[in-house]
Amino acid sequence: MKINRVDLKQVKMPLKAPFETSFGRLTYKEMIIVTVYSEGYVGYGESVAMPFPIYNEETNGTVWSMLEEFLIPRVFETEIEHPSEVSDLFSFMKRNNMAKAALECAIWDLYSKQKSISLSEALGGKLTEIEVGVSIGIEDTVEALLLKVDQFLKEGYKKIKVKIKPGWDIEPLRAIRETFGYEIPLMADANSAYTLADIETLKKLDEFKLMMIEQPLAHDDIIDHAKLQQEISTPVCLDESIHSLDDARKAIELGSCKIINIKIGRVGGLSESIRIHDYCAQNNIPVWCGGMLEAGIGRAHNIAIASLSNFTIPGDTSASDRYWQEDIIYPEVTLSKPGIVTVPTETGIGFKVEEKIISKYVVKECEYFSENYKNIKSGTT
Ligand SMILES: O=C(O)CCC(=O)c1ccccc1C(=O)O
Ligand SMILES: [Mg+2]
Repeated sequence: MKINRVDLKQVKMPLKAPFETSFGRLTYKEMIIVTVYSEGYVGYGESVAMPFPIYNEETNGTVWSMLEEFLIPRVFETEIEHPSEVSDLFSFMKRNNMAKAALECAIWDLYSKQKSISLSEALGGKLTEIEVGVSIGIEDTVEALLLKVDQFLKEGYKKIKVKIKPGWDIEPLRAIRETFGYEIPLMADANSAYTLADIETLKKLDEFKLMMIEQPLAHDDIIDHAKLQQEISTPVCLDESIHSLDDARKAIELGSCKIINIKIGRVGGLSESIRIHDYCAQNNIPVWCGGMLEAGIGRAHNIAIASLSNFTIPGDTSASDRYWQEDIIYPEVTLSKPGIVTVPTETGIGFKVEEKIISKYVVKECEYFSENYKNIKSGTT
C-alpha cells in the first residue's frame, strides 16, 4: 500500500471526573487523532501522550512535530506491504514511541480494512472476549475511594487498581480490604513515587495480598526494582520502565518484575506489543493491557491487542462511560457482561469513528498530502 494522505487532529475532551496520580491531576485529556488514507481505505490511530511530560517525556506537541517532520514523510516515501514493516521503518529514529505508535496503529487499522478482517485477527488475537478492570485515581478521602470501589465492583469490573503515593498507601488499601475483603482482585499503581528508602512501607503492603504493585520505583529503573522484588512477596509489575522487547527481556532476566503492563503507545506500536507479548508468553510472564485514558480509537486498539492469548490479567480498558460523557466512536465501548468487553469482529478496529463528535472537540488540525511532501523534498535537496 502507498499512503498518500494523513490527517492530524488534536482534540481536547473533558473527563467525567478528575483523575489524579502521583504525578498530578487531570481534568481533561488531549489526544492527536491520526487518519491515514490509501486506495480508498481509511485507518485511524490515537496518540496517548499526556498533555504534560509527566508520565514520560512525550506531549501532544512533541508527537505532532515528530509526525509532521519525520514520521509522515517516512511513510509517504515507502511502499508498505504489511504494517509489521512500519516499526522497522521508524527504528533508526530514537524513542518518541507514542508518536510512532499513533501512526503505526492507523496503518494496522487500514491494512485490516483492506483485507476485510478484524484488527484482532490481523494481530493474531485468539480471545473473543476480554476481561477488564478499572484504574481509580487518588481520591480526596478514603470514604470517596470506597464509594468508587463499591460502584465499580457492582459494575462487575474484574480488577480494581488504585493509585498510591507516599502518604496515600497503607490507609486506603487497608480500608478497601477491611470493607470488601481479601477476595476482590486488588492492585496498586505508584507511578514511580517511591525509592528504595521507602522499603519498609513497601514491605508492609505485602499484608494486603495485592495481585501486584505497578511501577513502585523510578520510571527509568530496572535495577532497584530487582532489589525490591527480592524483599517483597507482592509481584512487581513494570509499566514506565518498559519501552521495547529488549527492555522486557532485561527486566525479566534481572528479576525486576513478575508481570508486565503492555501499553501500545509506550512501546512504539502494535508490532512491538506483539513481540513483548510473545516473549513474555515463552517466559511465563503474564501480561495485561494498560490504559492512558484513551478515547475510543485508542481504546479499540487496546481491545484488539488484549485479544492475544497471554493477556491473562484483566486490563485497564474500561468502558467508555467510565471516562467520557460521549466517546468518539460508535458504538461506545460497553461491558457485554459484567467485567467483559467483547472483541469486535467487524473489519479494522471494529468501531465507526464519529467525525461529528470529534469536530466538537478539535483544537488543531492539519492535512498532509504525499504530493506536497515530494515538492518540499525536491525543493530542498
Ligand atoms: O484507565 C486507564 O486508562 C488507566 C489509567 C492509568 O492508570 C494511567 C493513566 C494515565 C497515565 C498513566 C496511567 C498508568 O497506568 O500508569
Ligand atoms: Mg501505570
